Amino acid sequence: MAVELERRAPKPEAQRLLELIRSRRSVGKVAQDPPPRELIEQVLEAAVTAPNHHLTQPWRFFVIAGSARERLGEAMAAAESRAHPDSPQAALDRVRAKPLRAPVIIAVAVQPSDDPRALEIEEVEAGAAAVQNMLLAAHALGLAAMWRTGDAAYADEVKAFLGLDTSAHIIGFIYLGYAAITPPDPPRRSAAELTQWLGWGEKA
Ligand SMILES: Cc1cc2nc3c(=O)[nH]c(=O)nc-3n(C[C@H](O)[C@H](O)[C@H](O)COP(=O)(O)O)c2cc1C
Repeated sequence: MAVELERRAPKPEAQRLLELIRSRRSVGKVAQDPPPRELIEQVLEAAVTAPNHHLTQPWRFFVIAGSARERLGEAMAAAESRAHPDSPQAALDRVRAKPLRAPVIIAVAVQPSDDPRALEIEEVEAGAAAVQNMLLAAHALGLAAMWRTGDAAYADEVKAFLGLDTSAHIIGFIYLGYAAITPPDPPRRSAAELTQWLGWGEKA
């Protein structure tokens, strides 16, 4: 009887968790003071609890702070210059400065497993689940976060900077810091509008 009740009852913390999920926002502007390392570690610990098929744990993380942000910017500018050889210097400078927008960036990569059962799309899906865990953990810990990609995420120069093989996927640069703005709620279609219920309510 006790087990049955426990199985049916929502967890006491459910509403707080749902409220955290609802209130998470991408925050595009953060202060330059770096968050304590313990908080970054907790964000990373949340990442590695994400679901992953065949337990391949395909995610890899790179915490980029201080002058490493400048080196990332150089790699990004090199990629931009190769892709667009006619880019004016000002455009390259803008790309080079992008990583300086936050005190800490966690680059999240997926290195697809060589396990023959593993599908590459599922490896990337697991990586995305890890990123969502990170965004929610950051939000719960009082940090602002922004998942960014752009051309740099797909550039071999940037993979090389991180020591990644070209077979790896950079699935995001998670910019982290303390919020400097309150972003507006983006418009969203409701779940009801996007969901079809098939066979719901039929007798089991
Ligand atoms: C795979 C992925 C890549 C993203 N890349 C960028 C990006 O390069 N620049 C950006 O401003 N936002 C980026 N975002 C964040 C979205 O713009 C943001 O999630 C969306 O506007 C909804 O806002 P919210 O996160 O506050 O709900 C990315 C999100 C995802 C899932």
